[in-house]
Amino acid sequence: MGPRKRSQRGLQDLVVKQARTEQSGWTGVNERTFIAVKPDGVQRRLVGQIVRRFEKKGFKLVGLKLVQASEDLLREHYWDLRSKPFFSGLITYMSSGPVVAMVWQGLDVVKTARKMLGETNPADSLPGTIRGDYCVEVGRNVIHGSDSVSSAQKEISLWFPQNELQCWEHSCNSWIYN
Ligand SMILES: Nc1ncnc2c1ncn2[C@@H]1O[C@H](COP(=O)(O)OP(=O)(O)OP(=O)(O)O)[C@@H](O)[C@H]1O
Ligand SMILES: Cc1cn([C@H]2C[C@H](O)[C@@H](COP(=O)(O)OP(=O)(O)O)O2)c(=O)[nH]c1=O
Ligand SMILES: [Mg+2]
Repeated sequence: MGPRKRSQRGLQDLVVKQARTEQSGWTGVNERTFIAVKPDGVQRRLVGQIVRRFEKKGFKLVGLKLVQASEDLLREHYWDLRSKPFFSGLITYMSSGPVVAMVWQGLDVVKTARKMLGETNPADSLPGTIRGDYCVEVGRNVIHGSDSVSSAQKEISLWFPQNELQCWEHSCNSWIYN
């Protein structure tokens, strides 16, 4: 194992550990997911439309920032895909401009957000989904969403320090949850 791999593993372990300490309570209406508008989505001015969909759905925004992600962060984020042939292209694409990183909270938000995104390949995504409505190719699919509660926990702790996540109450809570 070379120094890069070792440091990647170290970071990965740290993230997992941090995620474990932060995950307690992130269930039910407190479930959280990591969503990112990718560089193509930012360039194509889709940020407002995408935020609007999550807001209108009834999910709660608990973190949001515009960031130029480093290649190291992106390699960590997409660690599970490191052996895929498209990996280096994916890192180049994701670091080609700023992304809008967000954390959304609500009941079943991880699963529901994936449904709102559509399939990985926009061609397989139904109209009405974000990828179904706004993009054409898998390598320019405008948005990322965590694929499970455990990856959400890892991704949130990778992209957001605790003090950038807000705890607040929606004034219309009782109209969203019974
Ligand atoms: N065959 C491919 N060619 C080019 N890029 C790809 C390909 N497959 C996946 N990607 C890119 O890698 C990303 C990660 O792939 P993954 O399998 O995790 O899809 P996903 O979970 O739907 O996407 P994301 O993790 O970005 O939400 C995809 O969103 C896409 O941008
Ligand atoms: C599977 C796959 C993904 N990607 C890119 C687009 C995906 O959004 C990104 C991450 O892949 P993945 O996490 O599998 O998909 P999703 O984005 O739906 O969670 O990698 C490709 O470019 N080609 C591919 O064949
Ligand atoms: Mg994925």
